[in-house]
Amino acid sequence: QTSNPYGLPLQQSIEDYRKSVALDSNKRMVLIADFVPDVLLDIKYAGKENVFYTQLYPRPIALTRLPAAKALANAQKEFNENGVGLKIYDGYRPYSITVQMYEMLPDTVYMGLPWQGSKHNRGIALDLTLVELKTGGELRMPTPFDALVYAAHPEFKKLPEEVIRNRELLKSVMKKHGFSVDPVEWWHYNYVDTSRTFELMDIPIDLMEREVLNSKSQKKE
Ligand SMILES: C[C@@H](N)C(=O)N[C@H](C)C(=O)O
Ligand SMILES: [Zn+2]
Repeated sequence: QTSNPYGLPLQQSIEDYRKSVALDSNKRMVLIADFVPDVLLDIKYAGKENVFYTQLYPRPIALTRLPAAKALANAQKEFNENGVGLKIYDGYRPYSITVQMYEMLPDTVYMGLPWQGSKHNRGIALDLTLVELKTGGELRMPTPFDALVYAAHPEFKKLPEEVIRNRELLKSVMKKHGFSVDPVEWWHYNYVDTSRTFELMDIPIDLMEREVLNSKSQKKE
């Protein structure tokens, strides 16, 4: 582990990551799509259509820690029983991307703070919404993703009934399966695990994807 200007401990190499996984296999990073059947991916930071008007990832990659992926699979099962499914906007996000985001948009309410790090950097935060199973169309939610407004708060009430119903379905099923909603962003969920600390990581997302794919193919051999 190495430090950054804020003195935060960061995992910056695959070797450091491998060491922590060797000590606790629940820290393994996985592809969300490998665990959550029929999940849709719309990784906003892999293109320019996002709040920063900037492409931050080389391609759409959605990764999270193993227990978060398993919990999300359980949530997906219950959503599917209600005729809806999950669409993922973001998962693991390297620490230096959080720093870059804050430099572009220095907002202390809605942005991950470089001096704290984000749960996305720990691989346990997910940005997501719901889609109709039949059409794949997004359910009406209070705001678009990354709208930095009061209406994005998950308790905001001045909304059409249908929108509240959709948001509350998302909240209740996610909570039941081990996630807590961010206090200011209806789309942001943290996987809650009080038994271990998931380290902050600054490993490029494509490098992490390669690691995940390599360990998958080694398991098959
Ligand atoms: C940038 C936004 N999508 C986000 O994820 N904000 C939270 C607070 C975070 O960075 O952890
Ligand atoms: Zn988020």
